[in-house]
Amino acid sequence: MNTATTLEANFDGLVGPTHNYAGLSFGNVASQNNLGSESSPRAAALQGLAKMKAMHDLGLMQGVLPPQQRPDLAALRRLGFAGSDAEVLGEAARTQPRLLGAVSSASSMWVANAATVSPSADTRDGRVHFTPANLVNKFHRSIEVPTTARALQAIFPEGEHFAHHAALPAVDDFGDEGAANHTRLCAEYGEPGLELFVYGKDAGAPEHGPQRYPARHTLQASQAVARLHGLAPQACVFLQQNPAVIDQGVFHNDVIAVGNRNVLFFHEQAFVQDPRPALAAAWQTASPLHCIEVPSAAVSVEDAVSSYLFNSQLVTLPAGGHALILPQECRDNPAVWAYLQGLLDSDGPIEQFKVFNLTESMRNGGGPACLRLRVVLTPAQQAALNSAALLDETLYARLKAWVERHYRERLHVQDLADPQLHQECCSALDELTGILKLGAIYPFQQV
Ligand SMILES: N=C(N)NCCC[C@H](NC(=O)CCC(=O)O)C(=O)O
Repeated sequence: MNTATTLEANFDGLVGPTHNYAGLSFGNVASQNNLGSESSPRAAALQGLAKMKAMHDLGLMQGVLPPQQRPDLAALRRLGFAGSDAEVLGEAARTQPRLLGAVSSASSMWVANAATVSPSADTRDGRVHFTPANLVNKFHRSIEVPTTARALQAIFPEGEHFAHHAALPAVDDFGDEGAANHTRLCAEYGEPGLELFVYGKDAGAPEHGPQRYPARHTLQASQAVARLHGLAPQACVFLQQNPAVIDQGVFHNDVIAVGNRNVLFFHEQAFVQDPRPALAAAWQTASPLHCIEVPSAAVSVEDAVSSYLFNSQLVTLPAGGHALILPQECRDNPAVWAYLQGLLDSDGPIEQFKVFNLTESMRNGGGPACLRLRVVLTPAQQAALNSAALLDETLYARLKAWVERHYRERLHVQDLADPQLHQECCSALDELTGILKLGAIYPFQQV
């Protein structure tokens, strides 16, 4: 890996030991459809690690973000459950099983929702800025914020190189789903770029938002993050996502569009208006900006939602050229696969793709792009981060063995009440903070 230049690292969320299908996300059709299915926490974590390893083997910088302490007993106690851990779990299982599911979710694996990240080339103070997403639209996601903030600070220490903001106010007007609704476009990673913020509704005009499913991210949240990060207004573009596609299950922009450097790959119906004029106005460099629009005639919105074509990662390989990192559901969809063959045959910037089995995550509405948080890093910033969180052959082997030692092969939602599962999770995470040198980031470690 060439660490002498500014590059874009992917930090993937490690799937946690309680990964399960609790049907928690109204508006996310995969989540709704797989309620109550059996999950395999071990398979899910190993699938995610395999993708991380493959990206490392492609010569790309790859990091790891830790899972969270689940079930979150403190959240249950804040809601009035009392007694021992076993009593709290037992009462919640008996009286509020859906709530137990919500405090037991491994949803922190989808770290595209962990924060919004602005590279130092774009920010007024020349540091990398992080704002953890408040994820207020879904209770089970909203409880991730404190641990996410601590994990990000343990990997990217606040100071000369990295700046960490508090999450936005936890109210619907400032609903913030993080990098899933943010795309940074540039000629080269180390050069100033434009930052595209995509919102589901203007909190001041909800009637122009989606009517069936919720808009989880607001214009007001995007504008606040742009201000906090010290971005030049002329380098920011704010576009509304097409409410009609949100109402068909496109609950984040990264389910219908993905960008990398000077390429934006998006579905014809992704935005309320054609994004090209606004992007062209903010594109400050001589090199071309490639907008690859996929017509509904080739790939329907339904196909986009079932295959997660646009939730692929779009990366620049060390040898140059763009590659799509696809979920295997794209290969299983004839219309999508035919489109992709045509894309390869065209002489466009996307030159190859790689297919991965991420079925455990996909069955909860999380594809390759959901599982990663992109962080552009200069050589100095690469040297300043906690390198124990960077994946190499050694860390991959250690994490694989750690998963095989601590994770269950099968899990049902009724297993969530098992106090033994909570103990397994805590001992696994205690060991993990040693492996990744994170310090005591979990509540159970702070007693
Ligand atoms: N598209 C991006 N960037 N992230 C995908 C997040 C999926 C996640 N699913 C869930 O949280 C389902 C959990 C459950 O139902 O068990 C969500 O809806 O927030």
